[in-house]
Amino acid sequence: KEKVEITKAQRALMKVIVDAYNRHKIPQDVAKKLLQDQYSAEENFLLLTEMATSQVQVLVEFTKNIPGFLSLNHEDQIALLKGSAVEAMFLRSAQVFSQKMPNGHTEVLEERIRKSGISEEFMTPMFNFYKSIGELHMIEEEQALLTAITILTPDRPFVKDQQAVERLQEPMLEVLRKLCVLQHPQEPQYFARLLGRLTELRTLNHYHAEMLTSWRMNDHKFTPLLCEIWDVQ
Ligand SMILES: O=C1N(Cc2ccc(-c3nnn[nH]3)cc2)c2ccc(Br)cc2C12CCN(S(=O)(=O)c1cccs1)CC2
Repeated sequence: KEKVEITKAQRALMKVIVDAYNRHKIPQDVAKKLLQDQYSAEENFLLLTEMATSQVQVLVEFTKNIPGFLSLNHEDQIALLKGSAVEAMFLRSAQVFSQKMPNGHTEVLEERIRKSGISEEFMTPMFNFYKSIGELHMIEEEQALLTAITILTPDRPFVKDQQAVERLQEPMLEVLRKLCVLQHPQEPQYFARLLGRLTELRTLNHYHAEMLTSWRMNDHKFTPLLCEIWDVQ
């Protein structure tokens, strides 16, 4: 039986990541607005856009606190942020949505999202992902590390120094692996299940890109920050 122990240095790394993850939250008034009275599809979409804009701001702040990130080549920093923005947003949304929302709110939010002009073909994979995250009952350390690991994916488009990104991602993967063994001793496959979610996340990128095109066709407006990070002209 492997004796798994998290070293002091690994505990310190985990603390930095978790503090950054918890420090940056989107303003609850924005999320609460979604739960208030009935909105039209246009108003719903505007709310989700406002929320997504906050999420991107939170993501950038969180990323800046990942040890070593700001020492990467600047173009690579941008490439990692743009390459992971949708995945990190959906991962965080699923984590927050499945945790923070008291019962009944999930249905209300589900209704809002359904009514915001997001096509059914995107809703299904989105909610499947949300449910698969909820079933994992991740502790905040696992959530924060998994988000950092998503951002530090070396093979994003246009990343020049992939080795430098791997050197940052590998220690995170090792801490997460140990954490999973310690937190879920009866479930040796738990770490593999977490990484499997990252594969599922990548498929959401594809759906999201399709959605952007259809939203553009229906003349949906996005904020400058979302246009920048999602490569919308
Ligand atoms: O908005 C979402 N929500 C609700 C949501 C998100 C975050 C918080 C929250 N609270 N505190 N911190 N975070 C609460 C509710 C949610 C929940 C689960 C999954 Br899976 C995904 C989502 C999206 C993500 C963005 N898209 S989007 O398609 O990119 C789009 C952008 C513009 C218009 S539509 C819609 C679905």
